Amino acid sequence: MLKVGFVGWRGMVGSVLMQRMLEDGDFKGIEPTFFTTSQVGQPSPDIGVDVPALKDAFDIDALKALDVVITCQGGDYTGEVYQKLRQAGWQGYWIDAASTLRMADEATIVLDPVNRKVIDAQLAKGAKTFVGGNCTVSLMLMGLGGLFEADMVEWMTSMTYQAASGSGAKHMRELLVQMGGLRDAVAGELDDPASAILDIDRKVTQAMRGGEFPVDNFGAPLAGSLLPWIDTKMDSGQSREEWKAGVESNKILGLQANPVPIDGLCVRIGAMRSHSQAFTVKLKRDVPLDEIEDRLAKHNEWVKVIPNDKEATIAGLTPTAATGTLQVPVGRLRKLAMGGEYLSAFTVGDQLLWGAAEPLKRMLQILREQ
Ligand SMILES: NC(=O)C1=CN([C@@H]2O[C@H](COP(=O)(O)OP(=O)(O)OC[C@H]3O[C@@H](n4cnc5c(N)ncnc54)[C@H](OP(=O)(O)O)[C@@H]3O)[C@@H](O)[C@H]2O)C=CC1
Ligand SMILES: N[C@@H](CC(=O)OP(=O)(O)O)C(=O)O
Repeated sequence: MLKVGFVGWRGMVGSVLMQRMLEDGDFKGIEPTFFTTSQVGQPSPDIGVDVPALKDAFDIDALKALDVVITCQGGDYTGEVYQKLRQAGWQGYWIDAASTLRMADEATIVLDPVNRKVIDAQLAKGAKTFVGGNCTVSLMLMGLGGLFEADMVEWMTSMTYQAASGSGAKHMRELLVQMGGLRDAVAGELDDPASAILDIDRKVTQAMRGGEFPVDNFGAPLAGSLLPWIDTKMDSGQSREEWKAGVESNKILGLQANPVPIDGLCVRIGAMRSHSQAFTVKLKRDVPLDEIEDRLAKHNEWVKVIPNDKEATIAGLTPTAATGTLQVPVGRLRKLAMGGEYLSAFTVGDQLLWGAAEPLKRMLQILREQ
């Protein structure tokens, strides 16, 4: 029976992983141990079978006893522990949600509906380090996998609309407090149908710009606004989030020797936990739209092609529709005015499911099938 250690299981990504594993009965047939950086000795979570109390996530000897470590604890933890564990001679499988190791040669980025062949080839070569992709990257490839599988993409832009959850739990809370603050600033006017909308707008703007507005986490108002920068600046002028689109996508697809250019702008918006993205795809040839829709729909069981009409789009192609589901809707599919080789597309997906926890959960299943 595989001995599997879970680190970061009570955080936001880890909780979604736990929930999905419980739903699918994934704890049966493994020997789980739970770790913590702050609550050593406290009870482990209830997973329906007896498990020892929480162990110290920095205890290299305890980690060395495991066949698999799954961590959703974050990049600082990975940076602190991974090399020490390998240097101590540990040969087990490391499955990680954090970005720290993604671009390392020894790491494979996992998204098995898209790159099962790459994963299998890496396992056959003895690879032991598997990392989930950036959420926008994973969701983009789940939605557009059919185009890449058919080698149709010459280049692509990705313009994102990323939810607050991508920054963490505190940011989700701050977004809601900001929303409440804006509403409260004009509560009286909203109760009065005769009040002037421009007065409401002025007061809301004043509230956003005022010193009292809660911006400790985002650094600026997000409610009623947006933030066109995510993560740090690269020398290229890209934000790190934008850089990941190109490098991670090509690594996932195994195209590093001959990469497809993928670039765009990443923007934080006031959605809760589903990321959206708009694409301009330059196709290698003028492929009919019905063939494109067919290839997208057949690529994996979670992608859902949404017809390009208003009713279907606002019902099915929104964060509200996608949140909490494994479905990745893709729509707004049409040829752009630039010509038959230019395709527009829009996808949405829950960034904590396919964007974070689900690829890790499935990687553990792949190891169990070995
Ligand atoms: N958020 C996201 O969208 C994505 C995140 N990731 C990666 O996953 C990592 C973890 O992200 P995320 O899950 O958002 O991080 P969280 O901040 O929710 O959790 C991280 C850790 O914080 C500790 N913690 C302290 N107080 C609490 C509390 N009140 N409730 C729960 N946990 C608490 C826990 O560790 P302990 O039990 O040891 O105290 C927990 O494992 C990120 O750093 C990133 O590397 C990857 C993809 C997407
Ligand atoms: N940076 C992403 C979240 C994420 O997945 O990040 P990372 O690439 O560090 O796992 C966001 O803010 O939405």
